[in-house]
Amino acid sequence: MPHSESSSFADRLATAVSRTNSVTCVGLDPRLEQLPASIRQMADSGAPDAKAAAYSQFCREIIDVVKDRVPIVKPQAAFFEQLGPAGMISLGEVIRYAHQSGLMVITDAKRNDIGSTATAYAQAYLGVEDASPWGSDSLTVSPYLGRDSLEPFVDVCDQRAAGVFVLVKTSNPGGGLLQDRVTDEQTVYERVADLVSELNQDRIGASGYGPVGAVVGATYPEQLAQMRAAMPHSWILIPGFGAQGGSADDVLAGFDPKGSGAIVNNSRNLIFAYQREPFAEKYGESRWQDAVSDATDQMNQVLLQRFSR
Ligand SMILES: O=C(O)c1cc(=O)[nH]c(=O)n1[C@@H]1O[C@H](COP(=O)(O)O)[C@@H](O)[C@H]1O
Repeated sequence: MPHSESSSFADRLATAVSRTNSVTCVGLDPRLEQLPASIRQMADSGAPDAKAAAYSQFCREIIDVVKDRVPIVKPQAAFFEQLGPAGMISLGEVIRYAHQSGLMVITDAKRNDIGSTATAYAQAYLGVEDASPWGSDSLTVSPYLGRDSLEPFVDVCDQRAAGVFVLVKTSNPGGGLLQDRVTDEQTVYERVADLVSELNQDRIGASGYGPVGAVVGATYPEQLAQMRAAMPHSWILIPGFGAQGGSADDVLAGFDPKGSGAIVNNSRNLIFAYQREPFAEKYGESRWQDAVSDATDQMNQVLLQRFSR
């Protein structure tokens, strides 16, 4: 069932952020070798479907822990794809389970292609309930193929009240090789930000935000401030917090003056919190779910302290 205009992706996200009083996005990046032993043993046979069952179980348990603590989760498709067809079934289950648990979902698959193929990707991933087979609220997409490759995604966002996050300034150290290149007196990432704003025009909802969001890494705080100003109506997905070195101070500039308009992803440091201090000592492997809940609460707290929402 398509959503009504009053529940656009951007507005639903704003509501979910207010309801949970959290801007944390929990990244679901299951890595077999880091799973707690109780779950890892489900995959002892080494068969892909056994590994996929372990991933589903792990992600479901994380969802149970974080569902009232955060607005949104981001399953990383790569880890599921790595297992072949069984992994993709698991990804689908995880997306559905997150929705049933009241969480919004970004599927992180960084898709794109020529326009007609992009339409197929958009139809596959975007749209909750019965609108699409994957049933995701939103998808990460690459801008490399240009405007006509992004438009099909935006069309489907319009039809299904979905959203996209366009890679603008990524968190990895090598991203600048192409993104920081200057041409026509602006960097490539600045040009992509302009494109994001152009595509978002005339689509701004009651929350002040539109369906075309941007990815900007926590590892580039100066550019994050610049990108917040350049795309005032785009939700910004900020990865790179925690394991990649981004701090609460670094992500601050990604938010609007009301402390909204951005969500901060954390994958490894939340879902495998039981492996690092102080959680390792406090909970150990057997209470890994308590480590996830404590680490998520601490991240919420640390970010909340920086805003008065
Ligand atoms: O689109 C993303 O989410 C993304 C973009 C980016 O620039 N950098 C980045 O790390 N990511 C993703 O965000 C997650 C970061 O994971 P952690 O470093 O474990 O928090 C991974 O799933 C990455 O694929």
